[in-house]
Amino acid sequence: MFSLSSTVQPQVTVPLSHLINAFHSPKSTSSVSASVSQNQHRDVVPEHEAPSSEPVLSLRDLGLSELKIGQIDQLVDYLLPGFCKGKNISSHWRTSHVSAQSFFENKYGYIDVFSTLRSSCLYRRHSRTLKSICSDLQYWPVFIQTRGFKTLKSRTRRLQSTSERLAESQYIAPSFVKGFLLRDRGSDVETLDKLMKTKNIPEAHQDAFKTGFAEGFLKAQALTQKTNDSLRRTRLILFVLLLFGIYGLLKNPFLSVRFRTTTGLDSAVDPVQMKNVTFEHVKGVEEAKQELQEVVEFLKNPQKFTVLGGKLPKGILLVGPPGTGKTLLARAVAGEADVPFYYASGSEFDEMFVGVGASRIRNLFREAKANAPCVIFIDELDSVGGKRIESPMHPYSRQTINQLLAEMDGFKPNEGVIIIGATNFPEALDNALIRPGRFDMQVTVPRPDVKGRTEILKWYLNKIKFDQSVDPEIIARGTVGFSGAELENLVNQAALKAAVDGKEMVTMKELEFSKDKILMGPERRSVEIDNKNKTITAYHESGHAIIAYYTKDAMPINKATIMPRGPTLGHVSLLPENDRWNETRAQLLAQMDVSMGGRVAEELIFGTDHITTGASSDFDNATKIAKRMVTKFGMSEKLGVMTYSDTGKLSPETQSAIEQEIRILLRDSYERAKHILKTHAKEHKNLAEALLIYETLDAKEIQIVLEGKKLDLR
Ligand SMILES: Nc1ncnc2c1ncn2[C@@H]1O[C@H](COP(=O)(O)OP(=O)(O)OP(=O)(O)O)[C@@H](O)[C@H]1O
Ligand SMILES: [Zn+2]
Repeated sequence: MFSLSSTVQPQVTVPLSHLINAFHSPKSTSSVSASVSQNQHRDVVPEHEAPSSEPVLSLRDLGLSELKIGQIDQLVDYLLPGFCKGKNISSHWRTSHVSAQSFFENKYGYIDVFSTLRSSCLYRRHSRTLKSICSDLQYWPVFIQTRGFKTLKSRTRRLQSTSERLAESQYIAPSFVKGFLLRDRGSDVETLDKLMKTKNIPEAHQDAFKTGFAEGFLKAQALTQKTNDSLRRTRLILFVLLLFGIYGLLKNPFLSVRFRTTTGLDSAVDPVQMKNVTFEHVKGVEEAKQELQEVVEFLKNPQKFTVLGGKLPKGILLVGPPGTGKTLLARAVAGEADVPFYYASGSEFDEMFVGVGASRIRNLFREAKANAPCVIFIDELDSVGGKRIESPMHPYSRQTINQLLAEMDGFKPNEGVIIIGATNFPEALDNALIRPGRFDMQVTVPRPDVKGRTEILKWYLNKIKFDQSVDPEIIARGTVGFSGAELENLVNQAALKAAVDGKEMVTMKELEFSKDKILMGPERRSVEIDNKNKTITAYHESGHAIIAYYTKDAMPINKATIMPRGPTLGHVSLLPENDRWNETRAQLLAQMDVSMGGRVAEELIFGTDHITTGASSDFDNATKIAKRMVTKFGMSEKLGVMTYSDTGKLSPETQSAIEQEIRILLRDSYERAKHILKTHAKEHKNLAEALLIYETLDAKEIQIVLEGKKLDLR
């Protein structure tokens, strides 16, 4: 059933009776369409109606111009009784959700009244009149109701007409908008027109289609535009963030690895130019510097060696405790020879992916050979060249070291590439690595002696402001066993302490403070200790000091304190007057006695029921010394000089014999300590009381107290 949309009033109205008469009297219908068409603002002739030459009936003549919305339905009901009923089509359209009789009805949601009318018997009798009315009626703007979904084509049609209308609209659209709207939409419009033709859409509906198409198209365009803009913005932001991320990774010392990863697992190695490091920067290891001097000569002038036919070692192994300057020495070799320095840490080679280590070694050697003469430095060599473990659990663990061995064999000795490896554990290295032709030159880099320490301290003191009263020698004597890195740290800590105290320069006080901090741990001033515990600690630490003071072969006392530092409540630090390369039996026994001093003091002063747990670390220390004397140093009469490396695999008899010997050594030590403290009970008491007053006493002050003199008030 067709009806006008409630928002649209027909242009002409006519009483119903006129219309009925008109249907029953075959008069000309020319003026009907003419008047109706005048009101349509468009001269479109319905495609399916060829312009007829016959006169047409005007609705006005028929007096139908007053027709209201509902009246048309009644009219059709009247004229075509049963037409609508059988179709159970209500006076208003419903969105049909069931498939209709015809494709047209299925697609547009309403029956094609005009074709129905045309097929009705009435049409045959009044075909001309009805034809013109139908075609006139078609001019009325009728909204096409759809089935709740829009077919793309219908949307396209609507859009097309809207865009034209917008373009031709009364309001002054900017030319670019017009141009945009009228731009050649190519197939869109063609499709749209073709669709309307094929679908036989009435002329009057074409506007609606085109309007809808244009609206939808513009909306879709606007939406697409918006989406594209936001997509573009998102991509730009992500790209900028990625750039920042990459820049940060390359710049961040912790994240920027020595290996610049190029593609996949392959990675290139950047040479680290070390022009500013020379042997001048390495102090206290003269022997090592001497041995490496010839390597520098070779790198400076390889020909000199090849002419003579001499062969330089391919690999040099620097062996020494941590922080003694191995890396610094390798850098100094490259700096002295002014050649590229390739740094790689053994632990960086292997990662979770199998084969990365081997490929990195290949890259490293490839780059180095291309830039010969140069130095390749592999730090922590033991972590890549450790003993190869044959285990089904780690079938690939040997890939990296095998690659390293292959690369080292892969170039001639005088090719100008020197590989320097550094390790703290030479015994952990695979033997294949240290055989001749590989790392066959070994340079020991020991902890500096008192002279080396003095040099290192002077080197780092010159980098800060220090008081002339500072004597590096004294500090050096008080820092036996310190490595270069620890000495550097000591000077640095002293400078920080002076800065915190607002001083202009570093004095001996700050240097001593930072030495104690390194030796005994940081002071824990915040710890509140009650007097009873303080007294116990004072007598315990004095016990150690008295034994050290009155035992001939014991190390000299450096300092005694009852200030909690690190994990301990008190501490007595001893330092040899110079470096001990070897220790005698008497010295080892003296160390054990000093360790017993704390517990013995508690037992003598407070009684056996009041001894404390504070002596546990002392006993650990004493037991370790006794065990090494029995199992390593052959210092037991009963067991002789045999060494016992793995006591767990020994026979029970041997094990118990070892334990017996250790027990005897400890017992004798305890008795010796008890004897000394009983003998010097007075000095013991004086020293304990002085510690309760001054908290910390250095060697000089301890001596004054034990000699019975009064200490100056601080
Ligand atoms: N003999 C020395 N002379 C001057 N400075 C030293 C010396 N030894 C160590 N240092 C200082 O300590 C820092 C660390 O030293 P380096 O890294 O060379 O020690 P290392 O033996 O390689 O340690 P590790 O075995 O832990 O790698 C150096 O940068 C340097 O400042
Ligand atoms: Zn103790």
